[in-house]
Amino acid sequence: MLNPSAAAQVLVVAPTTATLTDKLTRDICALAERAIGARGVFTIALSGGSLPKMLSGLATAEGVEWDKWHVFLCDERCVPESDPESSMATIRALLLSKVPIPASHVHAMAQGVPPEEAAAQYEAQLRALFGGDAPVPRFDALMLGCGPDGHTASLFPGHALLGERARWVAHLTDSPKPPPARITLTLPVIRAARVVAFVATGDGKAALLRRVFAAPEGRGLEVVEDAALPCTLAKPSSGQLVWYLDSAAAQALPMDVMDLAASLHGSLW
Ligand SMILES: O=C1O[C@H](COP(=O)(O)O)[C@@H](O)[C@H](O)[C@H]1O
Repeated sequence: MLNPSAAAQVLVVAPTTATLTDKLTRDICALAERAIGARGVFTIALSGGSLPKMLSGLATAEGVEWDKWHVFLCDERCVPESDPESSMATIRALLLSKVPIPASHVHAMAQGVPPEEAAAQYEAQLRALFGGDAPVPRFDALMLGCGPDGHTASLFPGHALLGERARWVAHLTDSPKPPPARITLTLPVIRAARVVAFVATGDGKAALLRRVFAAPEGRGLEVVEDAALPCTLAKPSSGQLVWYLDSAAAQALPMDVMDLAASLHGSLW
């Protein structure tokens, strides 16, 4: 019998985006409580796109020790926060402006400097918090999205940054999805996280998810790494991988995969 809290890979399928938001709220609160109990802080990095809206339930969650949270970005578009494309602006509007998190615990990427410099500055921020000698930072949780092309954070199919092994944070100026200039966490950082959680909703993600969960029958929820789909490369090496889907996004998944979905009740941690 599946024990989701112990499984390395977990699938959650909710009937609606509202029920998925509730589940995410419960799970993230439980994970934060566990991290704070163990290490005194909760380090989480968030993505942009459709994700921030799915996290809006956290704004009204009870008992959250916001002063122990440190919020980072998985990636950011190189635009000012006044631009609607800014991921941090969306995250602030939907969540951070509504909760008592200290301003110094919100780690935005620099604006108004060249992308290369913004990436170097963000890596320096991570080194200051996680320890400069660490081979790689270990986030408690990374909340990722995925585009229909399989990109995650700002790691795109076929892009040279998929091979980056030394830097924690990198920049690109040729993103196939606008805007072209972006900053992103690299795969070594993503793979080092304790929990990597993907959130995907809507019909537009169904075909991609069919490809992500393409392991031969009998191999359960295994996500087979496929260089053409960067989201499949974002697997934690010794942590947990969780895919949170609504039923529209999950509609093309094989039945044997759907049968392994975790319960929506309670929390994973
Ligand atoms: O451009 C981006 O896209 C991905 C996926 O966005 P979604 O709207 O399809 O969920 C997002 O995760 C990433 O942070 C963002 O920069």
